[in-house]
Amino acid sequence: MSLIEVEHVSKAFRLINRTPNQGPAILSLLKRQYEWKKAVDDISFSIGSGELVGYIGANGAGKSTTIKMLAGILVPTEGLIRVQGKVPWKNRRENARKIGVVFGQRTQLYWNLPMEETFDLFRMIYKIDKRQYRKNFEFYIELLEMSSFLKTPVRQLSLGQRMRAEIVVALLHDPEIVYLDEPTIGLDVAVKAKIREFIRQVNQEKNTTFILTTHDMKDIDYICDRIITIDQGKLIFDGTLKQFKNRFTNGHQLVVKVGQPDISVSDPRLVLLQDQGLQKSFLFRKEEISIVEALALISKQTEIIDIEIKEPEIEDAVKQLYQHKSSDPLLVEINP
Ligand SMILES: Nc1ncnc2c1ncn2[C@@H]1O[C@H](COP(=O)(O)OP(=O)(O)OP(=O)(O)O)[C@@H](O)[C@H]1O
Repeated sequence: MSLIEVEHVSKAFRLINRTPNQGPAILSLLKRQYEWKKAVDDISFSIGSGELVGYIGANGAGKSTTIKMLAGILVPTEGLIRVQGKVPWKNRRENARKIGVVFGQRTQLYWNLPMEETFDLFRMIYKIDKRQYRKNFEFYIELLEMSSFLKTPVRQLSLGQRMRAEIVVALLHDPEIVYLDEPTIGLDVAVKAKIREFIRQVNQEKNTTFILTTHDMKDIDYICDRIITIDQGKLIFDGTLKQFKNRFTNGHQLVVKVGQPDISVSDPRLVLLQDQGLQKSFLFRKEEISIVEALALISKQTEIIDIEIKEPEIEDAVKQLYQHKSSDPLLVEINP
């Protein structure tokens, strides 16, 4: 059995249909008309223990709504969600013990308390064993380099310091699943890197499952092994990071420094992208031509002095993916 099972889940919100000039306000109250907005539309996936999943999509695609349903905060309109075999919204308390949640735009911290005391408060709320708490506390504080601001009231912390505290609070009780909604939003490059490294390390050390939504594709690139993509409420991709890049980019780049500038490689599997005289960049797909074969083709014409292989960029892949319509058959079958 998978840790998380999502079967044909939809979520619709009821919206008041406000049409202007409906007459007196009191009448519009009586004649209120509603319409339904499907935020999540018939999605299915399952996630196993210890997976690092990026849940991505454009603004308004349905990511937060999905996370809130997984966390038991929202009830699906249709379909079934099971987290460790239990329905999250029916077992909210029990579910809360197994999960950790970080919403980058909202805080779980107490504004006037020093961070250390906030952590202690969470220890009591979650009834965390003192030894387990101490061990986790020390591990997290060291990894996230937080010891210098433990006694500072939360309201005086910088955004980067506060976000690190939010993550620690969500992890103190050793949850098996952690939902991170935009955990690096607004942070500088150094703090982002620290948080990404931290997530990977906690995953390795404790086999914690992380489900991450983000608009920062570097988060996905560094942290996630698997990507699930949602567009207008529908699932449009589910596969590994590698599959994602292979499918939605033009491939790898081979940059070669050559002995003489006038060469012409006429193999269609090797596309000249940039010609700077003695340095040339080619695009190629690994499934079509191997690096060895590509280099052999070039070396027939000139001496090769240096080579560099560049991985496909995830940003390019996301751009391509978002250009597709949700009706396109993009879904990649995977065996989690
Ligand atoms: N409580 C609500 N009532 C009505 N509509 C809602 C509610 N919550 C979300 N929606 C709508 O559902 C759709 C999906 O919203 P959701 O917040 O899940 O998107 P998202 O992918 O997380 O977007 P973002 O990247 O901007 O955070 C949007 O059209 C949003 O306006």
